[in-house]
Amino acid sequence: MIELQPFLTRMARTRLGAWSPALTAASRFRLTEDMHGDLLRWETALAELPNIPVETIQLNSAAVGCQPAQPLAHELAQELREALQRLHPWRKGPFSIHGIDIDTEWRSDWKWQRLANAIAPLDGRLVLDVGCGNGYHGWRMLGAGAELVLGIDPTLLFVMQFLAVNRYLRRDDIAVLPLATTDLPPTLTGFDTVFSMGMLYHRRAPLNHLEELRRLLRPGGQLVLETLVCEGDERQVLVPPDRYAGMRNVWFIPSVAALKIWLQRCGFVGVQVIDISRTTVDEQRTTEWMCFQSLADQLDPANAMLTREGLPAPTRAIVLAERSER
Ligand SMILES: Nc1ncnc2c1ncn2[C@@H]1O[C@H](C[S@+](CC[C@H]([NH3+])C(=O)[O-])CC(=O)[O-])[C@@H](O)[C@H]1O
Repeated sequence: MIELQPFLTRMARTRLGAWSPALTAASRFRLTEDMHGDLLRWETALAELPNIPVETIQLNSAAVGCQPAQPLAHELAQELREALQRLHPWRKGPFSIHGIDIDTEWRSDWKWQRLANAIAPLDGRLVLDVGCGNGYHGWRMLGAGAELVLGIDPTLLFVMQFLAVNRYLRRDDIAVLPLATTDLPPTLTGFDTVFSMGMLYHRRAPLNHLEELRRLLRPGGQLVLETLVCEGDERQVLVPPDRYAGMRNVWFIPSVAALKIWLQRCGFVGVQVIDISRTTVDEQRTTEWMCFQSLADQLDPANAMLTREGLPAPTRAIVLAERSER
């Protein structure tokens, strides 16, 4: 079963402590309520991870992970690789666990590089990462000095991948809880930094999501928002008529100018765009650890500037903003 206690005990010692029991209850409810058909298989994969003493852990290199004191014997390395492969598809990373390099669908380290030097330093901060996937960026946040990182993601497989990595890194100052933003206690607040990356366009009511994020921050706290954007002025918002790059659940893709207005309307100040990048097929691609289709399969074969549906190909912006003091 998923062990939540070490993190929640640690959280109980911070100013967020009052919400620790409610988060425990919400996570347990989700785990029993949503008993995923594959959960048993994933738990078996976790249980089959071999015991290997850790010599060093790496949080500040592109590949998050750990190294053993000596290179693993061939059979042990094979055992580890096979247990990790049972948690396929690995979307966010890369990770390197005792010499096994998990080459994930996304080079999530590229996104981290784009924002790491622009955000308010994370030293001593209480951080929330909503829609955190398997927690890759959370590890980088700890590496950057965060005091505590709470990641939430309702996709149980990603929670299991986090637990596989933490089986070796053994930290109690980071967690990925199996929660959606709507499962969070409505009074929860006080984070110094909240990350919402790759989430906004999946929400049918994006302004409600921005309101949620504002509420979760302490006054003056920083939002780090990463989302798909379209070209155009403040009146431009793309609403895909059906799928977008193969995804059924993409609802609103604002222009950067419209996004700034959304943020201001939702009580954020100091809105600052720190990056705009087109997502390339080098950043998101099929690998041995994610063998399904990826971005290249969703672009127009005759024009890489368009998706298969004839919409502008994915471009993402990273925006910083502060919760106003009101
Ligand atoms: N209501 C919800 N509440 C919380 N999480 C959700 C919800 N709905 C979906 N998710 C989760 O949000 C994540 C979106 S991926 C971004 C990962 C990471 N942040 C990244 O920036 O690489 C998108 C992308 O691939 O960019 C998935 O893990 C979902 O399970």
